[in-house]
Amino acid sequence: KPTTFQASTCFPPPRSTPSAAGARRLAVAVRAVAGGVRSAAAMRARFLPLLARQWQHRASGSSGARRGCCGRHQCGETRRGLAAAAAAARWWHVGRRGFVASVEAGAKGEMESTMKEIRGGGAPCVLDMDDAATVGGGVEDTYGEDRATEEQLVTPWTVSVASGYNLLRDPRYNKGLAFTEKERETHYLRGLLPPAVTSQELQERKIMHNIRQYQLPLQRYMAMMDLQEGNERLFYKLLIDNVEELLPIVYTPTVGEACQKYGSIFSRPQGLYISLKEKGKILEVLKNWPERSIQVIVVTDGERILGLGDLGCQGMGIPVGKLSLYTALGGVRPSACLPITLDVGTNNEELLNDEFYIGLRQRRVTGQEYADFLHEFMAAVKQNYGEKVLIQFEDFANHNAFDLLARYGTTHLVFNDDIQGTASVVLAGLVAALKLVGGTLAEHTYLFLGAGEAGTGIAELIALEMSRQTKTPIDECRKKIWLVDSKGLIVSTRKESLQHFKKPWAHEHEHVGNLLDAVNAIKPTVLIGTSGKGQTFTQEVVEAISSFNEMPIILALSNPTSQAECTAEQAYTWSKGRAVFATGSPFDPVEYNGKTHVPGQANNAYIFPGFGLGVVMSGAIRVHDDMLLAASEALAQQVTQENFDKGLIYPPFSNIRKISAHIAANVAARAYELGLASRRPRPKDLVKYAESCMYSPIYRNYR
Ligand SMILES: O=C([O-])CC(=O)C(=O)O
Ligand SMILES: [Mg+2]
Repeated sequence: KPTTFQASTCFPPPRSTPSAAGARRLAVAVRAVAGGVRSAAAMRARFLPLLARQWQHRASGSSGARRGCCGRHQCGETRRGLAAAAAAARWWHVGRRGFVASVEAGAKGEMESTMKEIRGGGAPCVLDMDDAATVGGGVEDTYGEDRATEEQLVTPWTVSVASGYNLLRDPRYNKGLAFTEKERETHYLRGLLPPAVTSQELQERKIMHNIRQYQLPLQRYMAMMDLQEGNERLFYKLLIDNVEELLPIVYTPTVGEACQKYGSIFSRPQGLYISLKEKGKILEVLKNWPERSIQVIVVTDGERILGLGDLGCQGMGIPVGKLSLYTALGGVRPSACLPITLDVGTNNEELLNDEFYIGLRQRRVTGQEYADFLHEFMAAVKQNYGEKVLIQFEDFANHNAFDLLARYGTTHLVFNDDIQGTASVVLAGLVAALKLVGGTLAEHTYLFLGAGEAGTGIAELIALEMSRQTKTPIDECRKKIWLVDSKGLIVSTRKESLQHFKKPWAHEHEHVGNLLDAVNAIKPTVLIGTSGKGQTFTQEVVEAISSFNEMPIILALSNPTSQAECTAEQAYTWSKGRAVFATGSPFDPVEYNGKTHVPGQANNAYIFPGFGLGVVMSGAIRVHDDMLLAASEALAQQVTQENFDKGLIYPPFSNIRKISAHIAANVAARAYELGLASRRPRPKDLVKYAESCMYSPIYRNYR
């Protein structure tokens, strides 16, 4: 278990902060002594005296000598060194490597203020002793074998060159019929393959042909999963080259059906299943995963899978699908991605009684037991993979999602896709929509149906951007935004009984019991559905908003398709072709009065792959709201006049890699500005750098 302790109890309070030069020396000292430190006491014992000696040495060799410093008593400079050490300790919670790198680059001032902002000023400074991944000399002890004492258990991982039959069974290296004659010769493949040698392009054509033969989306999904498990590069090549056709298969909406039936279609595990059975041993479980250089984890506890509810352990399809998109759309290497499902039980009776269910047959644990399990997981991830692994929370229920984000936002690199990713993509769509509809963000009035993660997350980011644009306090901006939940409009008289994340939206208004009445009372210009319930934007609702808006903006965001608040056809027909419309799941274009309307897909898939790439390529150590705004800005800038002409407020997915590179660059740029980026030096051209970091699925030649 990693050691967590309060800085204030371990170090004297800082008397001064180090100068830039002092900070650089400090960084060197930190690096010299930090390797292998495992406890608070050990850190104190090693860190301070060494640092003090270094400063004393310096002092006696220069100005200290002139002042007659004997090297034993602490001269002024040494005292300042100690104060600097204490200051460093206060910052220690940002992570040793992050701190060292940033301080080295002279970014200490920026980092200090940013971290202050992130932790809300005076929050206690929690020091997490993260992975002691390096031993003396800076050589990475990847598997922890050198660090381990004789009593500790290590995993006997071996690395070998694949050839022959094993090579064909290894999805990372298998190329099927595309192995060349020479490769077949040198890698003992003769006779294991039929004689034909084909190109990757031909293989691609063949698989697309086969996939199109399947009538049911679920069959296509299974074919794609088989391909991913058999030939990884071909899978990604296919997905990248046919993104618009295949996205609805490996992702929303088909992935939703796949999760519902996961027990029946399950053939091979594609990620880590960490259940309550592994309590107390989560770190060991992480070590069973063969890859060590993990950059992105997508984790779910399966309690709110899309708008489909509690699917327990079968929610695994979501992290697997999201991470496929991290690679295909954002270019993060597949080996750096780790899908995880935390099985804490399920309250889905149907699954509990399903003989094919793959999870624990018990009801969900809650309260302290849940919190402890999650805490063990979060600590183990940091201990095993270090400070800079991005942990994406996905499809947790409202009652946990907000708390997890708040709890771990200051100690880990965490991102909630449903709260923050959705917010970022919707804000981008709105900014683009204003070009069609006119007005500024602050001149519009927003009404949400659904006040959970997506609803309140989007509302908050809109308010934040509005506040930046108008230089008005955010509380004032929130007043332009109204939310309806299952009990009606959220108003101040309901404040006492509201969950904490809804309270900021309880404005002064009389009670309104349903959406239609709320539309008529508030007269919104923008209507956003995030309730997870289908067919709630009824004809009356759409007609009402269309009666007082020339071009109402209507976003039906709930997923999958069955849960969309209304269909594209309904939106265009009921608004008489005037709605600026987008949905969370894909819908086909609609002909209305001789004009073709193309609904955009306001799905977080536009944001998280590029956002994640930006985070990992800059070595960011924390996610900051400004980075979400940066992602949103970059996406909105990618919408072209040609897109607008079709009524689109998002660019097509066919350009997604280029879009992701721009998002990544903007996110990274903001991370550097905020002093949260640890990768130094900062690349000059961040878009080019993002592109150069992207995984390419083209086959490699084997010697
Ligand atoms: O997965 C999707 O399509 C979007 C999303 O995060 C959700 O609906 O929970
Ligand atoms: Mg989600």
